[in-house]
Amino acid sequence: MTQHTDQPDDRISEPLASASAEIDTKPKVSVVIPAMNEMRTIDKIVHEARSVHPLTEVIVIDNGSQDGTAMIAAQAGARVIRYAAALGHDVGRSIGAREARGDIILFTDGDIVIGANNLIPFVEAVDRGVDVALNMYEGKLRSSEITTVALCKKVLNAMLQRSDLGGSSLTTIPHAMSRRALNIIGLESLAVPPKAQAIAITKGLLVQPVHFVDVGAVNPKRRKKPDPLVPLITGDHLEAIHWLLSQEGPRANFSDLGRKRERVVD
Ligand SMILES: O=c1ccn([C@@H]2O[C@H](COP(=O)(O)OP(=O)(O)O)[C@@H](O)[C@H]2O)c(=O)[nH]1
Ligand SMILES: O=C(O)[C@@H](COP(=O)(O)O)O[C@H]1O[C@H](CO)[C@@H](O)[C@H](O)[C@H]1O
Repeated sequence: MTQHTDQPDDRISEPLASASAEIDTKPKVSVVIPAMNEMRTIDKIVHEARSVHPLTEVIVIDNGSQDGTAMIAAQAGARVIRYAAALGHDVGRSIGAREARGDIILFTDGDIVIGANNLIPFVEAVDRGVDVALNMYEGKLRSSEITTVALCKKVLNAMLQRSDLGGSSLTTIPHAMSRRALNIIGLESLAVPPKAQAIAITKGLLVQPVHFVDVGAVNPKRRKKPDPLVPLITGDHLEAIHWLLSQEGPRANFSDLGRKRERVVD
């Protein structure tokens, strides 16, 4: 069922017949799925998402699709929010989180079918007190195939004094967070996942990798070279560092071991 609100005109408000009446009782879990032209996978993804908990709502943010994704998602039982134009990567996460009514918000993509058995550990972790439950997937860190994206994730965690997180990141799905974490991180920052991670850690939330899902192996998009997501994700990490320095100062609590800079004379 499409949410009706007075949104900018590119939001489509005609109703879509949903296979499941919106659950009246407040959901425990909200699953947020941004989707653009994902007709081949969205029904299976919605089906798995609905199975993570008895009180679950699934929110698909359909944007810029030309392939019937919205109709298929609605028929699979999702609440569908539709935008005529593409929103760009991760903006759908913010919009879905804004509409979410659950105590626990689980995020996944519309192109990778992940079984409920591999989604439930993220929900269970938040239910037992983790604020931000991350995927243990770190990307390619072996020296023979190391990627810029994997390095960015690892370095940001080190700058946040959380090297224990390795390359685990809010960039990577699936992940889940508590309502408290969502409120502290803020909706807008969810659209820049590494910045959301910097905020969560700096504000003292309990951020933990909880389960391994090898999304790198199953991600269907073999993107053209150069991969357009590399500059996007690299820039996201620079935004995260910019935020960190704005909060913690130019060295973000890393000592310069008492350099006597004042001794430098022209
Ligand atoms: O403008 C966009 C671009 C992507 N997506 C969705 O965001 C998710 C991740 O996109 P993609 O698979 O391209 O990124 P990857 O997972 O390969 O990094 C997918 O569900 C896309 O359908 C979207 O909703 N709007
Ligand atoms: O997990 C990741 O690091 C990236 C890229 O994954 P792969 O290069 O396909 O292993 O995929 C994520 O990043 C995108 C940009 O932030 C998000 O839009 C995707 O939801 C997420 O899968």
